[in-house]
Amino acid sequence: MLITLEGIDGAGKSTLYAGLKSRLLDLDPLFTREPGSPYLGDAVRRAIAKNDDPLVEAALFVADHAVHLADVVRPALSSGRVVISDRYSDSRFAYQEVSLQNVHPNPRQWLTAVHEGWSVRPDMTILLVVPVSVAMSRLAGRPEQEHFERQEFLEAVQKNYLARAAEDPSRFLLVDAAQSPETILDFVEKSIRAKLKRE
Ligand SMILES: Nc1ncnc2c1ncn2[C@@H]1O[C@H](COP(=O)(O)OP(=O)(O)O)[C@@H](O)[C@H]1O
Ligand SMILES: Cc1cn([C@H]2C[C@H](O)[C@@H](COP(=O)(O)OP(=O)(O)O)O2)c(=O)[nH]c1=O
Repeated sequence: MLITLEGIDGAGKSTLYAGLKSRLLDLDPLFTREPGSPYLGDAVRRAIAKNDDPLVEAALFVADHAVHLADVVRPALSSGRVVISDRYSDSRFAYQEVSLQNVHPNPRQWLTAVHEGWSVRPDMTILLVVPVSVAMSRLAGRPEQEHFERQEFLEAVQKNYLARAAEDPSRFLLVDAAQSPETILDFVEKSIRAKLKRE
């Protein structure tokens, strides 16, 4: 079972991830994340920090995903473990569809083509949804782009996430991420346990 956590920056993914680590001990899940694969993760982080060319960035995110799948996700799934990943392919479809807009004629087609045929589809994707203004106020202090540029970008990213969720409602669990961390954690824990019971 592959479970992924998605949402815009500041939605609360890292907070939920840490909470699930302490709540799901009995299931012994493998906790992992993207970007951050063995040996490539650092290159991706450097590219993000440097605000690299969007195509370079996108290609690195895909390469990071390939290493992550081969070295971390597939081995764990093969041995029967539950895998919980903080970000996964939906991050590409949400973020790169926006960042590639001015450098590629059809970002969605490119993204679909580079993932098709080899990637593993998540069984369950938890999408934390929060107004961009709330997410941005939570991020105050993190070094970021110009405020309005970032707000516009995150609005577009969230729109892409919601469109993907609408296309695949049986995979996505939408969570109102403006609630308290404890309420979110209770709800998500319950939903994961229910999903595991059903499968
Ligand atoms: N449900 C919540 N309500 C209020 N603040 C939150 C909530 N979840 C996270 N935060 C705070 O918002 C900031 C960003 O959260 P984080 O989990 O790092 O988000 P993400 O990993 O999605 O970027 C952190 O300071 C965190 O403590
Ligand atoms: C995995 C992934 C992340 N990203 C972006 C989202 C974040 O802005 C940035 C770093 O991700 P991350 O470290 O998860 O940041 P955060 O905890 O703030 O959400 O990389 C993409 O644009 N595409 C991707 O495929």
